Amino acid sequence: MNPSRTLYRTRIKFCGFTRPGDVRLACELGADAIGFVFAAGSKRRVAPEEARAMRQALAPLVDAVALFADNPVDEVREVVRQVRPSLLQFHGNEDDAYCRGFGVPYLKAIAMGGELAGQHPSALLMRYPGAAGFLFDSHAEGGSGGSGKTFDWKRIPVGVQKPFILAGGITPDNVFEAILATLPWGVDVSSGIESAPGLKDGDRMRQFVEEVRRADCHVE
Ligand SMILES: O=C(O)c1ccccc1N[C@@H]1O[C@H](COP(=O)(O)O)[C@@H](O)[C@H]1O
Repeated sequence: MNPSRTLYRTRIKFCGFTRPGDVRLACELGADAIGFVFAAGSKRRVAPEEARAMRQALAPLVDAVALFADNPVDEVREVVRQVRPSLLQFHGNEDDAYCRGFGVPYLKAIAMGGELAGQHPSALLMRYPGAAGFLFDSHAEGGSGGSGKTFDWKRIPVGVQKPFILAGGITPDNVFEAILATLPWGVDVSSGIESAPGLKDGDRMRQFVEEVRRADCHVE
């Protein structure tokens, strides 16, 4: 994707919410999407019922994203039924058929921390033809996301013909530089806007949004 950057607005996804009040504030501050984590082992994992309650705190025109990592099919179905996310995000070894099987557009997270075998742009498209976009995250293949660590942004494949989201260790302090360096469709952050896992910090969310807006004014 190589969009014109004139009047460009980098989309912002805040992920890993556990409290409805944080969701409300994130929407007021200008988040485009709010993520709920259902990946086993995550400190931010919530039950479908909790996510459903938080979804009701979403402002109009803000997307709900449900995040999984090799979850059983029935768990994903239950989340789709209860939470009605507008987008799914898969961080495990799921294939395209699995990801498409829920009838909801999906993002496929790509591990950028290890070997980059098969991550040539055309190979990505062939592996995930049904993906609405890709999310480049810092973990190694088989590792977990939400680490708060960055990866070498130069490793992002050039010429991916779908929107991509930059993730992994993005914070209010580096998001300006990250956007200028990679020109992503959007940025996704979990740890960088928290005071503790799952607890979002209002000041950090505000600073993050301000820095994204500053970067968008800078990009030509
Ligand atoms: O947030 C989590 O706990 C999580 C667990 C398992 C897979 C992904 C997870 N989060 C996603 O990881 C990236 C980067 O997060 P961070 O900003 O480095 O903390 C982001 O896409 C989160 O949505």
